[in-house]
Amino acid sequence: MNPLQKAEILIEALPWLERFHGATIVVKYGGNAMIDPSLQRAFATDMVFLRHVGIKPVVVHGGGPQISRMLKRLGIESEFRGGLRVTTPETMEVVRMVLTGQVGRELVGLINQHGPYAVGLSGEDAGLFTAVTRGALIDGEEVDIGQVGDVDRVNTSAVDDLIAAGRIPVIATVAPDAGGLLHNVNADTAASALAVALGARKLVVLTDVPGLYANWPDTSSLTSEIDADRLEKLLPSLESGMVPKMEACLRAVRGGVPSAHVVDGRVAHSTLLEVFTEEGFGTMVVPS
Ligand SMILES: Nc1ncnc2c1ncn2[C@@H]1O[C@H](COP(=O)(O)OP(=O)(O)O)[C@@H](O)[C@H]1O
Ligand SMILES: CC(=O)N[C@@H](CCC(=O)OP(=O)(O)O)C(=O)O
Repeated sequence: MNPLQKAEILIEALPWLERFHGATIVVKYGGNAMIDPSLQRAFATDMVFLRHVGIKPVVVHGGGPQISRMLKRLGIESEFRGGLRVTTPETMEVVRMVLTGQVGRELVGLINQHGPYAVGLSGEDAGLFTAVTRGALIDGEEVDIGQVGDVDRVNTSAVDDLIAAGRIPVIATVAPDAGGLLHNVNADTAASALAVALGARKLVVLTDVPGLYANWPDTSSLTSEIDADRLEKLLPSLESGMVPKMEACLRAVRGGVPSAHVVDGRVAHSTLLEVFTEEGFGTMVVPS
């Protein structure tokens, strides 16, 4: 690349730098997108890049596959209903251990190779999330799946403090209910609630598919943009992990976040591609 081309690429980013300067962007990093160390390093670089151009990234991470692997090592079966893990008290211990003690720590470490930016938190810290027990919706009926929570309340004070100090919060999604009983909150659900509570300008969800397929698994049905009303109609036909993910995007835009994006986290620097290019990347959900 000659110097002029390089300058052109930098200048191309200017309108987006102007548009998003000072904005909070919540990035949900799914466990399925954490497939290799080089991609994880690229993700960490993107977060540091955003921070240095005056955007305030907040990371909410998943870790479903990592939890399932640890459960398997311990001889415990994983069971999902409606895209949510059936969570017994024994499973809950493993969920907390893997998310806060393993996946979160690794991301914090990768980001902090660039400087003292990332601070790990969970929904338990400073009252960040208060959970309320939820079931899974199976054929229109709510089914009990144990200690699984929805986010009832968000107290953003700890996250606000970190952002104000120039840090990058990295958040694991376990949360107590009002009585202190720990719940397993799907990371898409938690990212959405946090994006709404922070008044984020975007929610970006990194996963292991190019976006939402309106007619899964027909890969010609990749949706580049969908509005909230259409998505609400489509929700009952969705399967597995896409159920909480698209429900999260819907809640985010209904809660005032201008756009929510599902992007392919297997593509290096997908967050930057989403934020800094005209055509965007993946599926964009917008208000109706
Ligand atoms: N309509 C759909 N469009 C895209 N992916 C879908 C759809 N329905 C089900 N899926 C599945 O959802 C998965 C993503 O959800 P999930 O496994 O929970 O990922 P993550 O760990 O990123 O949250 C995809 O890998 C795909 O197999
Ligand atoms: C209730 C529920 O399903 N919780 C998830 C939490 C982790 C998560 O959401 O991870 P991904 O984003 O990688 O799927 C779980 O136990 O797998």
